[in-house]
Amino acid sequence: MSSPPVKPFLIGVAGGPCSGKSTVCEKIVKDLECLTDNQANRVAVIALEHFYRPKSAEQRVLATRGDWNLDHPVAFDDELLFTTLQDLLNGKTVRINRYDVRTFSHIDGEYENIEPVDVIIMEGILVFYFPQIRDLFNMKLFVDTDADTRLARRVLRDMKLHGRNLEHILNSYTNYVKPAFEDFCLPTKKYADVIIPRGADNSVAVDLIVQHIKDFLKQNTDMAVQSPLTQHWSLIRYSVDIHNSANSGGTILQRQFDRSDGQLRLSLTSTQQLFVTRDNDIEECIDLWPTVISSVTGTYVGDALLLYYITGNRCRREFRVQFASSDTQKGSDHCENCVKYLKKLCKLTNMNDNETSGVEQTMSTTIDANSIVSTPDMIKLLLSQQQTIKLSSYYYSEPIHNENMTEFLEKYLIEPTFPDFVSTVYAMLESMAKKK
Ligand SMILES: Nc1ncnc2c1ncn2[C@@H]1O[C@H](COP(=O)(O)OP(=O)(O)O)[C@@H](O)[C@H]1O
Ligand SMILES: O=c1ccn([C@@H]2O[C@H](COP(=O)(O)O)[C@@H](O)[C@H]2O)c(=O)[nH]1
Repeated sequence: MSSPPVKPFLIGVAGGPCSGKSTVCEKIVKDLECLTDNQANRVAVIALEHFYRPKSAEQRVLATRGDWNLDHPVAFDDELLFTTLQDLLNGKTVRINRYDVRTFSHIDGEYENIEPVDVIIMEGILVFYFPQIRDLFNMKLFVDTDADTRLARRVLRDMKLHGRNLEHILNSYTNYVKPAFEDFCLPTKKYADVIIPRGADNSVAVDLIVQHIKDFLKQNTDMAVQSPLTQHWSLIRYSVDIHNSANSGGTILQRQFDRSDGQLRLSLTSTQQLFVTRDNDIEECIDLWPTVISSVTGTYVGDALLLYYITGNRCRREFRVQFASSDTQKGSDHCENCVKYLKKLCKLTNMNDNETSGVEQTMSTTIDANSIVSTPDMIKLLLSQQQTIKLSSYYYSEPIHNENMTEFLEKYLIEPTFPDFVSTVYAMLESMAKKK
């Protein structure tokens, strides 16, 4: 999954209700769509309405009657909005619960996932009201449309789209919408970098803004080309063992095991370095330059990848990563995609392949092959419980003794860890049982 290498550009679009904020945003995205390299895909628009605080049943009844203030700052969960924007700015995928204006509430179980993008446009009546949110924006736009036009549009919109009657609309407008606009929204106009009179009709203003975004995207693309970090994959797990000798039989000096909280990534740079990063911290960095190609080998299965290499002090370092799934692709698809790149730089075999291309052969150039067993053999040994084996070629490196075998299977393999491996074990078990 590729994602933006530099911080996204965050644009805020404020303005009174029905001033034309969403129409301006639509126009910006549409104009970007005309661009050759589909830059519109790199823009996400988020509406403030999804950040309403949940209402009680009683409050919803009042809102239905037009007797609840939906335009006051307290109606919004500004903390949630702040953390959501911060997460997006930090390159994280966010999940937004959809709000339905017709029912005055969020839709149960309906979420929109927003993946990291280059440009985020946040639109809503009060997006510049909260200082800490306001400070996040790189560019602030205020759509300025006169009150009569806004009211006329609101009447039409609320009657047609939201099924409201005129009395409801005018009641809420007089009691809440108009005063709140004057008290909380209009005073934020002064924070805007660009004021857009007449909204989307103002093609000069919209063109200028689109041009600004284009320039930003181009700069971003150029930086991505120059940037060493060119390919990224999200991980859900990372673990590493360091052995005291290049030989796989060495004892473990250090073990680190890490489940992701959504910030773990594998990055492959155009300078052929492989990084595991958490936030901005580097957990692992391997040079995959052609000159050192023979020193890195590995294997993969399903959504898991295991790489081995010898460190400068002749220690053997083996690390495993498990790829996260995204909305469109499973973890195993991401793993396959990553393997496609890595195979150009190091020796990788599919763990499910037959023994001749198995782990032991892959590793024979650098590591004593005698102490490594191929996966099928390992499973056979594991299941037949003939001897104590060391699962160093797989996920855990503890020697497994016969008496602990069942416990090991239950504890580690039955956990949905490395699903393909688990299913392989099950398949083996079944076929062995049938043979018996
Ligand atoms: N420039 C415009 N000319 C005519 N109608 C417009 C214009 N901009 C918006 N509208 C209409 O006004 C209503 C509210 O517009 P919208 O963009 O949703 O405003 P906001 O997001 O500020 O509430 C919609 O029905 C939209 O079609
Ligand atoms: O459930 C709801 C929530 C909000 N509103 C009204 O919407 C406008 C703000 O949305 P815009 O898209 O910026 O116009 C605000 O005036 C709320 O009163 C609603 O009617 N129902």
